[in-house]
Amino acid sequence: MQEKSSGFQWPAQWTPDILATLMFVVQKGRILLIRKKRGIGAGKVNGPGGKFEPGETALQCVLREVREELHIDIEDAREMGVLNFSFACGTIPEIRCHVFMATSFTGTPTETPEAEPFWCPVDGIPYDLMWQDDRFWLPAMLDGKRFEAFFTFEGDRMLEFSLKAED
Ligand SMILES: COc1nc(N)nc2c1ncn2[C@H]1C[C@H](O)[C@@H](COP(=O)(O)OP(=O)(O)OP(=O)(O)O)O1
Repeated sequence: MQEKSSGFQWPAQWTPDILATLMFVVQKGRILLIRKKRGIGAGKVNGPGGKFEPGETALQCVLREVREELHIDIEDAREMGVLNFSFACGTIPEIRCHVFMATSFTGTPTETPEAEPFWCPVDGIPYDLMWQDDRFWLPAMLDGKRFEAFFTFEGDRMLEFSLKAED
C-alpha cells in the first residue's frame, strides 16, 4: 500500500451520515462521465451514482443509480475503493462512498433529469470541473489500483486528505 496525505491524521472514530456510490465505465480509452443536474454536487462533472436506499448493498445501489440516471445496465461492476468525505460546513452530510468501475453495459447512455452523460478520453478528464478530491484517487483507480481515502471539505473546497492506494 502507498500512503499519501496532507499531514492529516485519519480519524479513529468517524461515522458517515449517508452511504453512497459512484460508477466509472471505461471503454476503448474513454470514460463515461456525467454533468450532474441535481443533488449533492449539482453542476459538477462526476460519475453516475447516488445514495443507498434502505436495505441495499453498495452493488445494488450503484446498479440502480446508473439505471435511473443514464438508462443503462452495467454488466461487470467491480468495487475499487471507498471514499470518506467530511464537510466542515454542516449543510452537507458526512458521506461514505463506494466507488466502482466497469467496462461493459447494455443500453444507450441517455440524458435524464438527474444527469447529462458524455464520453471523455481517459487522458483528458476535466478535473477542473470535478470535486477537488477526484484528481487524487481517480488516476490510481484507472491504473487498476484499489484505494481508500478520507477527505475534509469546507463547501466545495478540499481542506485535507489521506489516501491509501495499492502499489
Ligand atoms: C466531496 O467530494 C465528492 N467527490 C466525488 N467524486 N463525489 C462525491 C463527493 N461528494 C459526494 N459525491 C457523490 C457521491 C454520490 O454519487 C453523489 C451524492 O448523491 P446524490 O445527492 O446524487 O444522491 P441521489 O440519491 O442520486 O440523490 P437524489 O435525492 O437527487 O435522487 O455525489
